Amino acid sequence: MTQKDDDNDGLMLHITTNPVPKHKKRKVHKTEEATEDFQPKAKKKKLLLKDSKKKLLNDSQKEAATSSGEGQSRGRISSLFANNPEIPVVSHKKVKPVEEDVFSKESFESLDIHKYIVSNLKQNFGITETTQVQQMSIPILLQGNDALIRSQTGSGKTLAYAIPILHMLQQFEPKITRADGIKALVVIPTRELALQTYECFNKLIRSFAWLVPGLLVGGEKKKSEKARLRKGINILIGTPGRLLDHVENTKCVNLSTVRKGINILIGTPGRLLDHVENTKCVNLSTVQWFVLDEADRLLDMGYEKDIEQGSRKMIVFMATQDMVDYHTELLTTVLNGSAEFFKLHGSMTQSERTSIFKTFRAAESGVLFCTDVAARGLDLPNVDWIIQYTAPTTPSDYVHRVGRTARAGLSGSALIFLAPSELPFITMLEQKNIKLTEETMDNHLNNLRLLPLEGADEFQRDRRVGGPTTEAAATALQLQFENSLYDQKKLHGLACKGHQSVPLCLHG
Ligand SMILES: Nc1ncnc2c1ncn2[C@@H]1O[C@H](COP(=O)(O)OP(=O)(O)OP(=O)(O)O)[C@@H](O)[C@H]1O
Repeated sequence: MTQKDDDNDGLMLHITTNPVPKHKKRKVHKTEEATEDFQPKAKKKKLLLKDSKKKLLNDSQKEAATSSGEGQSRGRISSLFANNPEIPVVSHKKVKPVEEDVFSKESFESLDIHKYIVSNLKQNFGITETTQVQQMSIPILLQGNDALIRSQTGSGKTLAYAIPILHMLQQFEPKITRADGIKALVVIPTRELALQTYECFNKLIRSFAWLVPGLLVGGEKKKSEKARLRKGINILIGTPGRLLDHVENTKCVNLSTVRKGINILIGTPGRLLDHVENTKCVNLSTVQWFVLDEADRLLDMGYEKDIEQGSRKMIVFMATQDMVDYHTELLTTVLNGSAEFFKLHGSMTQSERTSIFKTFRAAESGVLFCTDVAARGLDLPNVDWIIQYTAPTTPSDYVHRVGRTARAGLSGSALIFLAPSELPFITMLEQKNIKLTEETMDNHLNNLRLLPLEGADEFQRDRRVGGPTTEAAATALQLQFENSLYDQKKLHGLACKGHQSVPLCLHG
């Protein structure tokens, strides 16, 4: 379910964004009257909307008001449960999910790699056992073969190519110097992923201090990049746009030092091979160690510019930057103190993106709202939940988004909201052997009862367990959302843009 369309979509939380004049601002007030459902104590209480003196009605009353058009004429009622459409019955095919063992049960010592790399992996990465993809690919790459590597997300593909590259570079006699130029080139579609890969090389390279890694990504100062290039870099990691820019405009980037040799393609092949054959702008025969990470995406781009168990990290994917801006601001305002909220999207400045990426990665808990800019390759450890608030367009995008959790053998959960009109996506996923389990809204909304929501107890108490009922907690939160929107002009503006951006994004 998403919040795209009032008529068609199941709404978990319906947020009214119609502009309301300041004097008509809705606030919750207690009165002496009460209905049966809303009697927390002996004292009877009821909620009113100030302007219309409209009662916050129980479900059947809300429905009656809505269908008679009352709600329309006197302003909307914060009705979370009465306005939800019927949720269609979803039929599921019997699907056996693909289960791959991530780990190989073999140690890094079993591979023919330098013992310093093995000890570095243990000390700095805390890892001793190879994953399946590492166990299979590293020996092949060490023998000087080309490779097209494909494996599930989070299975350790970065080290699968970084280890053999470093092992081979440290073997050179005499030792490689900065003056030897670029020996390995790693091309990566996004800045965050490039930065992450650069950091991985930087950590792994500690035992071989004479080898120099470098990073070229759009958004950084070109002048300082040029200076670093002039000093000499042996392993260059970069995004395609900025790399091309330097190749064309910076004399010190001379890819002729990257000799014929090993080509490593990392990613989900898809149309990859066709691209490789038909793409003239990358000549794979000229390089010694050439890695295209997330190769399928890179090629689709046409080479253009471009969380520990017990922690609680969540990534929420949304369709548009405006949605991300709005939801981050709304939740930061209303749930201030309950959680930390972060956002990441393509319109943010490079320094903002880098800083958010690093902060969220290092954080013990938090919620990252993002567009698909974070869907591929980004290694954000210990993310427990992936929420797809708006559905992706392809099963492949679904896999990449969900792949941000349960990395390297850890566990994680993923939730996708589908509007009734999006249900065919379930069949598309089933055709790829991805099995979904339908969840009821109540399971998730129940958790709202744990939040210290002002006024929730007074809406309706659960006599069996104490505290507010789920519906009362959700209603209290909804009213906080609405009041914040009416109180804060900036937030209201963001809400309008956020909600308007979705239909534009889907149909524009
Ligand atoms: N042998 C290993 N044992 C334990 N953890 C590992 C091992 N190899 C890599 N990792 C860790 O697994 C995480 C995921 O690695 P990586 O980002 O390389 O996965 P990936 O396969 O490239 O994922 P994606 O397809 O999403 O890009 C990283 O935190 C990495 O340090």
